[in-house]
Amino acid sequence: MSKPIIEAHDLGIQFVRGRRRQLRLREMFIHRGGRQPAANEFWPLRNVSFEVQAGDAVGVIGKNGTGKSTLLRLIAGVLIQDEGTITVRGEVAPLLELSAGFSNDLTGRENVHLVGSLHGLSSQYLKNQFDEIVSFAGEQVEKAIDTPVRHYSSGMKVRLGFSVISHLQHPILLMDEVMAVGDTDFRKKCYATIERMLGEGRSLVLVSHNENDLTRFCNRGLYFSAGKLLIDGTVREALDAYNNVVRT
Ligand SMILES: Nc1ncnc2c1ncn2[C@@H]1O[C@H](COP(=O)(O)OP(=O)(O)OP(=O)(O)O)[C@@H](O)[C@H]1O
Repeated sequence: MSKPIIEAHDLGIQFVRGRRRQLRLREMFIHRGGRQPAANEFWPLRNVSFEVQAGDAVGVIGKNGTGKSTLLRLIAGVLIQDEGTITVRGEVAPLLELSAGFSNDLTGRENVHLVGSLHGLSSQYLKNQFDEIVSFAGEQVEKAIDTPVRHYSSGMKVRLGFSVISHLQHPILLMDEVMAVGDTDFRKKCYATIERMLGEGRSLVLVSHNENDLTRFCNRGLYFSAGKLLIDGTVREALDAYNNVVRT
């Protein structure tokens, strides 16, 4: 059997809660440049170990603030762990915080080229696919493609972001509640795109609170509580564990 496409061993990351503003010079002398009190430090994820095989679709399930998005950011390489290891064997298409990569002063057209090339799409490919990318994002975006993105609604930005990222050929997809943002039309397009990508044998890690989306796409489920991985099983097992806690 080939090696897992994602492999985490004893993964942990530490954050500082409510990090204060930068210390003033006088305070630095008084505190001798000391660190924030240890009480402010916490581990949103710790001792997390799991594997994802190529072609798996894994739902990440848990209450708000249990470290799900943090896990996706560790897989994407946006955050670096403080403990353990995470190995990702393939390029990652991050369908996360889709509008975050956009530069507000640039137009939609310029952003398609910027974000696409940052993710490794060639300028020739982007030129050839440009009309399709924009039309996938919908009529509203098509009309505003030469307007700075600061004038877009958040839904318009997400549509355009999703449209660019869904053109990547990367084998690993990370999704964080993207489908919750859009309207019904957009959701239908998202579903069709994810089904196509899974049909091509790619792997998916999906963070969602939507049971229908999770059971529709995922064969496996990881249930997190307070930064600990409690269930690594079928998506049904993970959802049952979550529902037991939520309903009590
Ligand atoms: N950069 C950061 N600095 C400090 N704390 C953070 C940072 N990012 C997230 N947190 C905190 O870490 C914890 C885990 O956050 P995370 O966003 O991973 O949770 P989540 O399970 O995705 O939540 P949700 O379901 O609400 O999206 C939360 O307590 C959050 O407030």
